[in-house]
Amino acid sequence: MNISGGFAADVAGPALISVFILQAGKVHRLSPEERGELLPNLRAAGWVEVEGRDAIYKEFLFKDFNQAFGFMTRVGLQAEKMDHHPEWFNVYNKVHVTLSTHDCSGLSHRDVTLAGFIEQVAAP
Ligand SMILES: C[C@H](O)[C@H](O)[C@H]1CNC2=NC(N)=NC(=O)C2=N1
Repeated sequence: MNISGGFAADVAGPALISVFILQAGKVHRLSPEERGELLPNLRAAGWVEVEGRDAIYKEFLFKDFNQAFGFMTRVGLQAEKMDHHPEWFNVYNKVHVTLSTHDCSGLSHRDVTLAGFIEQVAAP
């Protein structure tokens, strides 16, 4: 062990440790590897990639406004807890949802997490 921080610093080196510290708590755009792993599940659930923007989009259709607004209420409360808000559009029984992370100008794990929650709420 040395003054620069113990086992991990000895093995990985101070430069790598700095990178971890910089990324801790900071949201990053999904890497190509992460996209390859995560996007197929979202596509299978009906989400599409927005053209000209790093975001995902899905349209939901409900029986009536009550169902649509109930969905928006549940998603909205969860989004507020996550401090991660959807861009959305509602008329009567239609809700169009766009997810993207403004803090990193693109898709992040937060969008994938919120999309997963939305799927649970929308499931019949
Ligand atoms: C200050 C506040 O934490 C940020 O503006 C939050 C709020 N909600 C957000 N929602 C979304 N979708 N992306 C963000 O980057 C984001 N950032």
